[in-house]
Amino acid sequence: MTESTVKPVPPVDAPPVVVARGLTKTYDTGDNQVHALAGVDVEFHRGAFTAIMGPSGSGKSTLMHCLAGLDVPTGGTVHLGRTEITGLRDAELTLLRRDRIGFIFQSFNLLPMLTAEQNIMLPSQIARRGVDKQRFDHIVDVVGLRDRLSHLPAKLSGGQQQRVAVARALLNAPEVVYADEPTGNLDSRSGAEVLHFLRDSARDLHQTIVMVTHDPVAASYADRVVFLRDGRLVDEVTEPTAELVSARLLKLEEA
Ligand SMILES: Nc1ncnc2c1ncn2[C@@H]1O[C@H](COP(=O)(O)OP(=O)(O)OP(=O)(O)O)[C@@H](O)[C@H]1O
Repeated sequence: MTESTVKPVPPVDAPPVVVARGLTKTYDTGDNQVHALAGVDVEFHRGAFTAIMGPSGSGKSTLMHCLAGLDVPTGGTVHLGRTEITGLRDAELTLLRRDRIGFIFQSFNLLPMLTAEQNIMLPSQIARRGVDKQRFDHIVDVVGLRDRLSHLPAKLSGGQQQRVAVARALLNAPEVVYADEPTGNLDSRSGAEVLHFLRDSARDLHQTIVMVTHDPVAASYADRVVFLRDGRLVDEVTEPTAELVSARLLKLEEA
């Protein structure tokens, strides 16, 4: 895939893939209550690459965890497609995360005793799901791992390990991929590569991606940046540049 690839337009009237309404998360710390999320309404459309930003403690991780069914909100709803995930039991959530969501973490989370190929295939094998060989080949080529498939993670650079994690997250064409600081452990060149793959997979494969990041340069790869402060969505930028994102962030940190 190249920069010049024309972005096929997903149907504009399609309902959003993920919808959160009135999302709250309150922690009782004994003496007082922390409102990590204080009423968040947000939606994410198919093929959109969205970055979530905000000052430290603004609720970014809490929001992502509630959207992904990794944490249970105190109030409000989250829908993934037609499924209301708030209200599902633990076992149902486990299956939903396995079958319908892709995850990319800062620390790669690869199994050290498995090769790159085995790591990429693992979620499909656990789910006893057949692997689409054509999609596997396409994704492996896109992330440039063809000649590294038989390597163990220890023999790969950080950037290559994260590319394995990206391929693993994309293989099953999940309805949404959540990326938590995916470039936090990478040098800027490897980080840029991973961000290019994420952007291309949104544009070319209509993959919906939601990424938490502290880095305005990383956020500038997204189509849209939403900003949190004190558990509320307070700002939004489309077609972001790193400069614009930095300026908005600074404004929020000063406020
Ligand atoms: N288990 C918990 N118990 C009490 N308070 C919590 C807990 N988890 C998070 N918080 C509080 O909720 C608020 C939001 O935290 P969260 O980690 O979502 O913010 P963040 O924007 O991801 O922060 P950072 O950028 O520093 O990672 C913070 O005030 C945090 O201290």
